[in-house]
Amino acid sequence: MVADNAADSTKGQNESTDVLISTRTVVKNALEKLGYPDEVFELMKDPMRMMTVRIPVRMDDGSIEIYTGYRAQHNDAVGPTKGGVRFHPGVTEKEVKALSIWMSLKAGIVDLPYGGGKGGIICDPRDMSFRELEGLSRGYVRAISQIVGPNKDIPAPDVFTNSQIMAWMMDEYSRIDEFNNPGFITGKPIVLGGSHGRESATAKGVTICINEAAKKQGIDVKGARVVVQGFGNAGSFLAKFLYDAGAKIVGISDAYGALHDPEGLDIDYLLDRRDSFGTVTKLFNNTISNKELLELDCDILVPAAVQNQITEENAHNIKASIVVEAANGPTTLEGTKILSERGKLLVPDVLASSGGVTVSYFEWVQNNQGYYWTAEDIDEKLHEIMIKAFNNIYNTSETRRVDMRLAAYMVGVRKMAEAARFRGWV
Ligand SMILES: NC(=O)C1=CN([C@@H]2O[C@H](COP(=O)(O)OP(=O)(O)OC[C@H]3O[C@@H](n4cnc5c(N)ncnc54)[C@H](O)[C@@H]3O)[C@@H](O)[C@H]2O)C=CC1
Ligand SMILES: O=C(O)CCC(=O)C(=O)O
Repeated sequence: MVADNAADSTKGQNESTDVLISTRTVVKNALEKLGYPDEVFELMKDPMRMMTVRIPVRMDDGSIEIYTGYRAQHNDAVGPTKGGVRFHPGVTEKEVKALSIWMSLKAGIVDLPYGGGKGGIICDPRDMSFRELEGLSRGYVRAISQIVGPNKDIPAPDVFTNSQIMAWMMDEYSRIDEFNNPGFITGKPIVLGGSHGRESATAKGVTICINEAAKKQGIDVKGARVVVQGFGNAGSFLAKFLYDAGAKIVGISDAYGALHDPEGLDIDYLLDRRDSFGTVTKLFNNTISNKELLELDCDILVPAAVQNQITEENAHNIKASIVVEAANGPTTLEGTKILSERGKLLVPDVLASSGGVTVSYFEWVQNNQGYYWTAEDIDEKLHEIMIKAFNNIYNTSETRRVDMRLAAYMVGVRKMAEAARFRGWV
């Protein structure tokens, strides 16, 4: 079911691929629906703190390369800010700001005691050696060390960062702090205080949302045809979970292209062959483009790569009846509007991908108490939180007659707005 005036979240949009402008548009619409005064929007439209850093790194050939990085802290009314760090050539200041707002919304949706933060460095880790990446990771932590910490702002992995990078960052911060400080960062290797289930948490949360959405649409996940864009942390675990549940994964992709088989791809084979950056299609000749992948005939489409993939250009051609956003910002507001008008059920990023930060929260709690939980404990708690969040947002969307993105933003901003009010900020 999709609300009949589902275009609500897109009201007032003007530049559809500018993620900061589109995020602000929906935040404004959500605050208006909830009846908050303008000053609440003025507070929330930008991060409360934004740091730009320049990071010198000695490269393997002896030269020095200067990298630019960012850390955005959106709002700490509820608690310390939290969110991943991405290493990607396309990182921009605006993107990091929008990503930090999305993290605040996710924390509100799954009811964590956090505000949103996000970081990014303009670089291409695929072209860097292990030693150069370590230098960059440590340099970034030295540059932002004054504004981060286990009770201030807690980083985590995102695009092209992983548990090894979290380990270097944790080690650097612990050296600066002069004691072992695992709660500074999440997504660490288990031996350094990482949590069971963090690596697969984002995909597990997405899987739970897919199961719930499929029930609403009367689709059986067993036998359903699924397309997943992106074969990294989020996309590859997700493809595996759905493959094991009996779904037919008819398409997957990475940054270089896509694979398609209407009879279903062998996901175990592809997982064996992908590299640590989620690249696998380079090994095949008969690839299709990412654009073609998104328009394949299927029941469920999961964008799990980068932003602005479903736009006004291709939303009319999407065949899937359910679109579940594992990536941050994969659908523009114009794309959202078209999908909603076509009766597609769109489960928005701030809900669907919130399993990652949820298990990061579990990791931080375990680090703070020095007592570690089993994989079963984590699974059970994540499941309970995600089901509750999905149904809360689905029901909000039905009762308030808005699309699921606007419903998610309404749920996500409320706690932050209330906390800011009690603190006397607005
Ligand atoms: N890792 C996490 O815990 C979380 C990740 N996300 C989001 O999920 C998405 C994917 O993140 P991860 O899987 O962690 O990253 P990753 O670095 O593990 O994998 C990224 C995948 O996307 C592909 N890719 C990169 N650029 C592309 C492009 N232009 N077109 C098509 N594919 C491209 C890569 O080849 C790779 O397969 C991002 O939007 C991220 O912000 C959201 C919540 C948590
Ligand atoms: O695990 C975390 O703290 C943050 C994950 C993240 O960056 C995201 O959900 O986009």
